[in-house]
Amino acid sequence: MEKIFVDLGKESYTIAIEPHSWSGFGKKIRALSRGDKAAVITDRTVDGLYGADLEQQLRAEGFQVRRLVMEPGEDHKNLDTFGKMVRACADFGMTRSDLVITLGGGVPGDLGGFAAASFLRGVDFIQVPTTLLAQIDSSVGGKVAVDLPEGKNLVGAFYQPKGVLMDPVLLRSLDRRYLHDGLAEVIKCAAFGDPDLFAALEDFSGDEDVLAHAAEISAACCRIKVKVVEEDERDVGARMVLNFGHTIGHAVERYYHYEKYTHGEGVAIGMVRLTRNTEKMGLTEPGTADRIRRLLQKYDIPTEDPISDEDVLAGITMDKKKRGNQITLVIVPAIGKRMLKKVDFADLRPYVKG
Ligand SMILES: NC(=O)c1ccc[n+]([C@@H]2O[C@H](COP(=O)([O-])OP(=O)(O)OC[C@H]3O[C@@H](n4cnc5c(N)ncnc54)[C@H](O)[C@@H]3O)[C@@H](O)[C@H]2O)c1
Ligand SMILES: O=C(O)C(=O)C[C@@H](O)[C@H](O)[C@H](O)COP(=O)(O)O
Ligand SMILES: [Zn+2]
Repeated sequence: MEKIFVDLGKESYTIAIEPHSWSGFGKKIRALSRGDKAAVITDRTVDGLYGADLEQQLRAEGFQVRRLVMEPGEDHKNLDTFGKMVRACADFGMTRSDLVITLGGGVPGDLGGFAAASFLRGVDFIQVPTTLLAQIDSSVGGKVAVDLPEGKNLVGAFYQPKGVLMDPVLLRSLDRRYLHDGLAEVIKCAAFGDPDLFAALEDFSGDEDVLAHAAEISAACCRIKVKVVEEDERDVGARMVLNFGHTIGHAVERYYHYEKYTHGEGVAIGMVRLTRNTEKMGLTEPGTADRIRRLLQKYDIPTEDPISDEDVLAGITMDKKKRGNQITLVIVPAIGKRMLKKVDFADLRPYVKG
């Protein structure tokens, strides 16, 4: 078992990564909560696969359980679903000593975490991530949110879970598209923070290799993420590096109403478009954009979209790295390196052009 401690003072917690640990999750959750009631926030697909089993495990530990099930997909990570979830928590009669468990990918994780942060002004929650993306990124670090038509994750909070429980074996039921979606964020992490992981992904023969090494991949990405979150929990500096590819990526996701691309696909398009431009500007070593593009394409992840420069710029106006009329861009000068650069919004076009 791999245990990674997230050192955030009173908000500290442990990420436990262990293949075949699923059947022990009920006991692990009981060790983290003395609550009477557990609300499991999940989506319909994940509920069908794992919901009843988790409920049984939790009941065996003495919890009263209610499964609160949303429709799957980014286009449901919104205020409407959030409203339904917090009302369902009220209907369940939860008190401040009770528990929310988010079971699923980043969508129920972000939305359920925000429900936990808001209901009664905060009840404990535990992340049980079941996608690669959620195991390597979204379940860690306490960013919880929902989307608005105006932009991604525009309503949310920083609210840390009490623990994160991962069983990489659960990834075996994922559709290929979502395995690849998570790989886009793995490639993001490797691009700015782990050249050895980047090279390993280049050497893998394909999906089977990724699944066979899922525990190591999650541990590598979580370690990188934990380090920056510990340094800058509130995203005012160092943490912004985790947003590589997201400035353009979020604009692309929003432009297509969160329906055309998964989050990882948007990030992939964003990483390649930005890095091609920073190469032309002499900020990135020649060949870097192509190396990122080739690795993404190896896993069938889209790297191009015809969205116009104007539409990208319009989508970036609500980016959370914007302060006044300046925005911080995350640039990869070479694989394994990172740079934050403040740019006037008026000078942004050459960085985002297609
Ligand atoms: N909070 C953060 O730090 C952070 C970081 C990265 C991404 N995110 C957010 O995460 C979201 C994307 O997460 P995602 O890619 O996990 O999407 P998701 O939650 O929509 O999951 C993708 C699909 O996989 C299905 N699924 C989940 N687990 C499964 C399993 N084990 N077997 C079979 N099917 C399964 C789901 O039903 C869904 O259809 C975005 O909203 C993004 O903004 C947040
Ligand atoms: O945890 C972070 O910080 C990240 O930026 C991780 C990203 O992969 C993730 O998509 C995050 O939700 C983006 O945050 P936002 O502040 O740009 O909405
Ligand atoms: Zn992301």
